[in-house]
Amino acid sequence: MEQEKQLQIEEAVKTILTAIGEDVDRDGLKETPKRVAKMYAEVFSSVQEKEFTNYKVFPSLNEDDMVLVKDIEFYSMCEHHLLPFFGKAHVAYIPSDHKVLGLSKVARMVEFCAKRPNVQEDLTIQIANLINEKVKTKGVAVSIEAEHMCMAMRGVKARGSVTKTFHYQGVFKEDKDVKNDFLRALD
Ligand SMILES: Nc1nc2c(ncn2[C@@H]2O[C@H](COP(=O)(O)OP(=O)(O)OP(=O)(O)O)[C@@H](O)[C@H]2O)c(=O)[nH]1
Ligand SMILES: [Zn+2]
Repeated sequence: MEQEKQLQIEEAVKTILTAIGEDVDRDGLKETPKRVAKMYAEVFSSVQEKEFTNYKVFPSLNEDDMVLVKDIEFYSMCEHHLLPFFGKAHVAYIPSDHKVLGLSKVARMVEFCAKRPNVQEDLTIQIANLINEKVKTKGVAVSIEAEHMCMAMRGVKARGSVTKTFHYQGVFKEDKDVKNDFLRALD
């Protein structure tokens, strides 16, 4: 992130701290605006970095068998409260034209989509769209299970509640058996 933008965040953090009644000059808070600016640059990096480029596609014997990368841990920030929501993403696709993605790239795609303010439903769809953008598939399925800090540490205080979201494209949407294979593989 550019220096100027970092300074803007630092000023904003100072304003918030002052507004909640804190003394921004006390020792413990002196470095905080700078740290928060650095943290936002990291956890929101995909807002500026629009294009996902770190992926590789390989030839494979696999023509139409499901590939599922399960339990991909992620951290994101809810766009309503700017508090974390985090959990696991499960991403499956069915290759087309004997082409498969490098497995780590699936996890990298989840991370990329997570690094912006978001709602869980949209994150689920963005991951599926990104897979389809980078490799030709017969279908993609994404499920996310996550806990939202905005529901746990404030407001309704529904601690431990888990939100599950699902999104299907292609054969996962059209064929119930394929969708059920995916759901069974998540158990
Ligand atoms: N659908 C969806 N809602 C979310 C997500 N993250 C947070 N929310 C919800 O966003 C809503 C915002 O509601 P508001 O009434 O505008 O805000 P609020 O007064 O802080 O709401 P409470 O959390 O109920 O106290 C809340 O119901 C949150 O639970 C998400 O990923 N998906
Ligand atoms: Zn929230």
